[in-house]
Amino acid sequence: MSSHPIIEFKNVSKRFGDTSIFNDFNFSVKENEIVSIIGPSGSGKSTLLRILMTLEGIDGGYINVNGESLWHMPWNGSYVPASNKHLHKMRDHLGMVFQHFNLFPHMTVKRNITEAPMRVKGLSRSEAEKNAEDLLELVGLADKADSYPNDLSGGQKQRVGIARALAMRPSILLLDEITSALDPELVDEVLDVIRNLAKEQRFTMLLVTHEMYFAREVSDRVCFFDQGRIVEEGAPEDIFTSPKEERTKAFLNAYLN
Ligand SMILES: Nc1ncnc2c1ncn2[C@@H]1O[C@H](COP(=O)(O)OP(=O)(O)OP(=O)(O)O)[C@@H](O)[C@H]1O
Repeated sequence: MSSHPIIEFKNVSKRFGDTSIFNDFNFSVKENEIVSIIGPSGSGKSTLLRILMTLEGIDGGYINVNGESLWHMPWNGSYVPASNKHLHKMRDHLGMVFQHFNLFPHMTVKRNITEAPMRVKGLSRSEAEKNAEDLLELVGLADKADSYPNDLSGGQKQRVGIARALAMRPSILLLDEITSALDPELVDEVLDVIRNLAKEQRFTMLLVTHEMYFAREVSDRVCFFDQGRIVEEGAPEDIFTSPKEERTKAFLNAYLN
């Protein structure tokens, strides 16, 4: 693993109205590192990922992705992407898998996967389709290419969501509670896909999860979040076996018992 940070938050602040979510927040992720973020509801975990995807702006500080600034502050003092071109370029580094899949219901599985690479990356239909077939094979859904999302189980939909994110060939994969909308018996088939990707360590992965055993198994580092701060972080074996902070202990006890 290189020591070069691929994601860097420096003194970032983020508010929703009068509510401060991040205040002077610092955080970085190294290239090919797999980092899990765990913590109570409302602590800012999803907001962190949404800021990285440029789905949310920030109110102060800097964020660098792959050595380039994600947001620019023009003369009027509000943070915006420098241009649509810049926004697309920065999003190229990032793939996100959402809790509620966000698939297009009127498109086949294959089309869900080929649409963005063709539109955004300019891939030819045949290239995009070949790529989609390989990815469907990877997530174990080669036989579902022509199905529609509504004909799939939740676990299958989420595996399509993963294939769709990978189709853009991101260097960073963001996973936002990707199993929390699934029935318990469907969780493992989705986690297995991520386990396999993690084994290869081909991507930087930042995952928000409530699956503690999974976080422990796949992560290089676990960050425990509370109220927009990293309260404790470290190797999973340290955080899970001997957390130092009371808040981490209480949270893990509630989840693991
Ligand atoms: N668009 C928004 N407008 C106003 N407040 C928001 C918005 N998005 C999030 N918040 C608030 O910001 C805080 C952090 O939300 P966030 O979704 O990041 O938390 P979380 O840690 O991911 O929680 P959960 O585990 O429940 O998903 C919450 O108090 C939430 O209500």
